[in-house]
Amino acid sequence: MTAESISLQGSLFGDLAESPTNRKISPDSTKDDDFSDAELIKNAQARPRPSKSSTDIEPLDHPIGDENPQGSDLTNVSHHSDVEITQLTPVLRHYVELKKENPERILLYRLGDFFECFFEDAILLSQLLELTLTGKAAGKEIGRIPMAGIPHHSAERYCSMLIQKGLSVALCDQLESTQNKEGKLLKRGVTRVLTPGTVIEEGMLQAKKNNWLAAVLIEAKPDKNSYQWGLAYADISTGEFFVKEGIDLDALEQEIAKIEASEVICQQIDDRSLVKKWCPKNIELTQTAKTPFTLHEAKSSLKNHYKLNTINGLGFHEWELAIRAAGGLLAYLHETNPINSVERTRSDIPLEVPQLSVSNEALIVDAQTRRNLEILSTQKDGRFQGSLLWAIDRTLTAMGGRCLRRWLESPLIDLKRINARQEIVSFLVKESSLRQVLRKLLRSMADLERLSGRAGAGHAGARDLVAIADGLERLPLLAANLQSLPKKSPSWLIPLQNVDKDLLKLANTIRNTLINNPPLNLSEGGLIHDGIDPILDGLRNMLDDQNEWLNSQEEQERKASGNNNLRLQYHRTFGYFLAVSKSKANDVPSHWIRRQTLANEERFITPDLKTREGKIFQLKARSGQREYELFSDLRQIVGDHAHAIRKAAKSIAGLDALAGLAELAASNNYCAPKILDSKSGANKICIEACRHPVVEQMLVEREFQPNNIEIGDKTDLIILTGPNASGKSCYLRQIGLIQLLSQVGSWIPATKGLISISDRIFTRVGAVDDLAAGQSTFMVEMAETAYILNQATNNSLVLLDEIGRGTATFDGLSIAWSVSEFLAKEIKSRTIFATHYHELNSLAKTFTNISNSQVLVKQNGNDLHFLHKVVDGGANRSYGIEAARLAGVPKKVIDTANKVLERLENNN
Ligand SMILES: Nc1ncnc2c1ncn2[C@@H]1O[C@H](COP(=O)(O)OP(=O)(O)OP(=O)(O)O)[C@@H](O)[C@H]1O
Repeated sequence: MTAESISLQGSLFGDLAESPTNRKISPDSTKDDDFSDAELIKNAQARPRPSKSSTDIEPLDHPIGDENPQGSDLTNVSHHSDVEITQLTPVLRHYVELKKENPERILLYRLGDFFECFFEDAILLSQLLELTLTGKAAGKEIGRIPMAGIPHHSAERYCSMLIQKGLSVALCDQLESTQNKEGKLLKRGVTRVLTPGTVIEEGMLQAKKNNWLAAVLIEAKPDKNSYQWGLAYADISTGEFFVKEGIDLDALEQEIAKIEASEVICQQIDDRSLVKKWCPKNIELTQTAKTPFTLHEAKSSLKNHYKLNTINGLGFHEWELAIRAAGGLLAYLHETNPINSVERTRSDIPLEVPQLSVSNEALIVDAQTRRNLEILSTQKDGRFQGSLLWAIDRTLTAMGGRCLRRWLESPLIDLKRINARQEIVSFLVKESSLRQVLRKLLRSMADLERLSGRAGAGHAGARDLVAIADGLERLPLLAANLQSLPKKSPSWLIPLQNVDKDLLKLANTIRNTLINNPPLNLSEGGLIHDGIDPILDGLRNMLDDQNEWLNSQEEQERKASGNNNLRLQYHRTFGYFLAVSKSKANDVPSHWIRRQTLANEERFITPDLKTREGKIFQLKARSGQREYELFSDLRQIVGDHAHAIRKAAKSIAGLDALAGLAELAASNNYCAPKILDSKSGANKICIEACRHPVVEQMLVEREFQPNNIEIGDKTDLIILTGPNASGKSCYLRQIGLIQLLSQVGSWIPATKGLISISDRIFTRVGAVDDLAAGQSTFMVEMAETAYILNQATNNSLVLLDEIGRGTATFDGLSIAWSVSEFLAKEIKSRTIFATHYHELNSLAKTFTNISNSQVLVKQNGNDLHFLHKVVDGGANRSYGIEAARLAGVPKKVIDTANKVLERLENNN
């Protein structure tokens, strides 16, 4: 690898910051005849290394800091388009040219040790990151324009803050080394575009969450009245890649919301109202060129990326919209280039072959239901703590955490697959010592999925490779412990049961090449074992010789000068020198040359010292570079194994998720539900003593009251009444969560369960108005109700928490009544309807498949005791006024309310 090619790798989080060429040595120095490869190999016999050499003498001072001028004298020009480009200095002219190509992105431009921004980007950057706004002379006619910058070594941290704020960043880096370039303009170019969906760097990703980039293609159907869509989504950090097609824009919105895409791209769409129909509100949409989304371009992108002659073998060659979306995604990746090297092409982005995802393979949980059931975050403030995932996640690896999240996003509907998962959970609950052994092996297992991707993209450091080796070395132990698993284990476990020997060889290669605890910095050497490379060994031996000479030199000069206090030291700017106290400064030997005068000390060099110093610098630079080359080769080898590592990682993730569910089941008293296939006509939920998996963990002062449910055999709809705050909503939600957990393959918080597979779970809980979309509370409620009535089937679970409360009592009651009738008579889904309309209890008299349940309270004088116990029969009071009193409503208001209630009841 040439010095130049290393320097090209210096894109933001690449290695140039670390790369050996950063040192100020002349390129010719590496070709010094003394250090010819033949000479070095001759000198390569392994020797024991001194633990610390004199060349490692700590620097005394730090280099001079940044000299950014503070500017209060800025011109009024604050936007790049406001200047006449020909009047700008050459650097700024280049900056503005690049900015015109990247108008939507913050352009960070490498100048020396800083990434700088100018004009409007500087102002924005200084505001967002609380940086000082300075100025830069932009040309005689223009004056000083705004400038703000970040040190290049902290760029990852700052960029991660910008990405989190939803911004994209274009990085313009130096494309050549500064050596021999004094006075000349350095070649610079955009080496990387960081966008929320294409980041791969560790600090910018959430460990237990996939980072999806989605590409959408919408096309009008031939009748021009409706649309069809193709969706491709990929997590660049883990290599997962899926494609999908559909016809309903709502379904597309649900898909994007479900995966919580970090970024969505689509080809330029002029009709804004069309975008609103499918793009979830909180998602940043990037519109790109149309060409990459054409069938021809997309096919060629896929062929190029996977190095294929035809895409027919991919398994979705007849899905044109999916192909076009995948092509758009690949083209965008090429543009943003998350790869840390010019030697690699976009084919090196380690993306797996796209999997066609079929929507009827999973339980459908729409966005509204995910929110209402608080599956991934709480409804009120969107926090993770308090969500179902928070309550049940006992995984020990980031891969396992992501896997469990995906399972919750898409629970299964296939009995065999559910049972295959559940059997392993049951086995691991029973075999608790095996479970502990497995979990011990999983604990501290590195994120092989992402690390191998980073290796493939040229971003992994030495510690990452050691972590990969460590993880791979555990595979045989995991395999040995998995031999007793039930025979019908899911196929994805196979790579873990039969370990790929190549991966073990790879672990060996990493171990043999890298030292156990390598430094973070890739430039300072100390990464590679002795005995791996004769050239490196030769360089190290020569360096040792120089060190020995340095060590002897201090002693020798002490003797020569008769000064026992002199010290041989090192300064980053001045190099090696001899330091003597001021009083002895005039008695030094004549061959010493004065170099620097400090308050108490004089510093000298000698011609010999200077010659040796040159050699040491050359040797250090050459050996650092050699280590870097060896490391890069090793990283490439690991990257080439990314696919195989990820196969093993997938198994580890699944095993971790199942072992975590087993741990949860064992520690929280769960039971294994018997799952019934709805295809066989079974349509019931019978659970004994079920609990809410989250609420039971959050209650501190009292125990959670378990309750039973029986629905599906004779009853299709339960009207659930009871006082305010008695536990109706909680009961409703726990049934939904238990249904979902069952279909994930988990055990459930109950003592016994018989549960049919559902095709969908619907919920309507509370309502908030959507003023932005121009919808009132009542309209939102009705739209949600209409959606359920139009979509639910007799295999669905429908959970309704109040309907019709937002309008006049009789209107509301009538709607609630007719909705219940429709669900029980027409749809026959399993429905629980919690309501304060006690009148609905009468429905049970007319419809044999409707029954009543109530949540009990005990009243003691004025005191209400919440029993949270669900029993048969309907309640006839809501105790709303008591609930208001308990909530702190003033006594005067409560007294009046009681009087009004009495009057109303008498009138009735
Ligand atoms: N089975 C239970 N065991 C223990 N505590 C419970 C139980 N069910 C509910 N709770 C507690 O009671 C509180 C109120 O429950 P919930 O919100 O379900 O009442 P509700 O009947 O829906 O009230 P409202 O009709 O006013 O909406 C919950 O926050 C929870 O802390």
